[in-house]
Amino acid sequence: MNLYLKSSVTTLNNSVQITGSKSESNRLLLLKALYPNIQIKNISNSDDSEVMEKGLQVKNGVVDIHHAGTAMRFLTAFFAAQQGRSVVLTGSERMTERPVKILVDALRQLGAEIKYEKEEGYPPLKIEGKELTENKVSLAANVSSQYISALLLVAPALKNGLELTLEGKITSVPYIKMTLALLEESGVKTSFKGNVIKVFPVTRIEDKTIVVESDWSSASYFYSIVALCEVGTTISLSSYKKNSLQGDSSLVDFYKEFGVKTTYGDNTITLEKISFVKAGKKVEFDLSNSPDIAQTIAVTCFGLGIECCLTGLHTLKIKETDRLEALKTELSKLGANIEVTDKELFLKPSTRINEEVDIDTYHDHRMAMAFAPLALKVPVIINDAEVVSKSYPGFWEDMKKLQFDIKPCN
Ligand SMILES: O=C(O)C1=C[C@@H](OP(=O)(O)O)[C@@H](O)[C@H](O)C1
Ligand SMILES: C=C(OP(=O)(O)O)C(=O)O
Repeated sequence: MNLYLKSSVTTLNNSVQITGSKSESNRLLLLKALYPNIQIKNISNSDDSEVMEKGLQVKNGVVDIHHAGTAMRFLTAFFAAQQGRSVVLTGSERMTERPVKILVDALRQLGAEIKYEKEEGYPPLKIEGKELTENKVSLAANVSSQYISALLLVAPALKNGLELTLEGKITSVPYIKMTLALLEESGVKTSFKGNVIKVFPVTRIEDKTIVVESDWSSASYFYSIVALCEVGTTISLSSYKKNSLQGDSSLVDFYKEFGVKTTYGDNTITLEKISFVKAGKKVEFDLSNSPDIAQTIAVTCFGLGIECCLTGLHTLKIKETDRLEALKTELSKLGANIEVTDKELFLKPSTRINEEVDIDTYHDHRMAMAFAPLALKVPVIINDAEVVSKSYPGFWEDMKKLQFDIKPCN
C-alpha cells in the first residue's frame, strides 16, 4: 500500500495516545515467561511485541519473528536456557542478514547448544535448550546492546546468575540500563560497575504489576511535526513520565534546538512550538545513545532547511535496513545535499523540497514514519506504508487525526 500525503495546516492543537514502548514490552514479556506472576499494563500493540509474545509460547518447532531484532536476540538467549525445548529461530530475509555471532558465541561459552542453519553468524538458528550453569562471559559491547540485554534478561533464571564483562565502547547504553531497571523493578538484584554487570539468581518473585511507559521513539514523529509547524502549535502525548527508562526521551533536549518546548503534566507531555528556527542554524548531535531517532532528526533538519551533523550512527547499518544509505537515497530524491559515512550523516541546508517524490521504505517502519511529517511542507508519497505496524500500527490513523490528508495511490 502506497500513500499520498499532504497537509495544508500550519498550526495544530491536538492530543495523541501512543501505545506502550516496544522495548520495555519485549523485555517484560520475556520476564513474564520466566516469572508468570508479573503482570504488564499498557503493553505495546506493535507487530514486534506480538511476535515476541507468540514466540515465547512455542515449545518445539519453528519460531518466525519476522523483522523483530529484539525478539530475535532475546529469544535466542531464552530458548538456549530452556531445557527440553528445541526450536529453529528464524525471521524475514533481512533478519538473516542481521548478525548474531557475538550473542551466540557468548551463549556457547555459557554452555548453550546453538547451530547456524545457513550462514555462520546469522539466523536462522537451531537451538537445543539446556540448563546453563556457567556464569561468566565476556563479549563485545560496541555492535548492539541487544546481545547484552538478551543475556541479562535470562540471567536471573540461570542457576548461578551471570557476570558479564563488556569489551570495547558500550553502545546504546540506555537500553542496557532499561533492562537492568526492569529486572530490579521485578525484584531481581543487579549491579553495573565499570564494564562488569552482575545479575543474581532468583527462583520466585513477588506478584508485581508493571506499567509500560508509552513509546518515546514513536513520540519522535510528533516532535518532528511540531518542529515543522508554526509557533503556537501544541500536541499532547500520553502516557509519559519524567523519569523515563527510554533513552529516546532525550528528544526533549534535542528538539529544544528546533524551537520545541516539552511540558510534563499528569501522565502527559505537551510539545509546543515556541520559537522559529533561524536560517543558518546548524546542529551537531551524538546519537549513540538514541539510534532510533536518527531518521526523524535528519528529516526534521531537512524540512527546516538547516544543516546537521549526526554522529554515533554505527549501529544503523545493521537495523531493519541500512538506514544511513536509505536516508541518503531518499533525502537526495527530495533534493537534499547529504553525505554519509558508516557512522555519520552530514546534511547541508536546503531552500527547496521536491514535490510528490516516492519515498521507498525498505521494510523499515521508521523510514515511513520519519518522512511522513514532510507532508506539512510538500505532498509526499510513502511506499509500502503498512511497514509502520512493526512498532506503531495506529500511526496513519493518528496522522489523519492531525488533519493530514492521506489517500492510497499506485
Ligand atoms: O534493546 C532494545 O530494545 C533496542 C536496542 C537498540 O538496538 P542496538 O543496541 O542494536 O542499537 C535499538 O536500536 C532497538 O530499536 C531496540
Ligand atoms: C532497530 C529497531 O528494532 P529491532 O532492532 O528490534 O528490529 C527499531 O525499532 O528501530
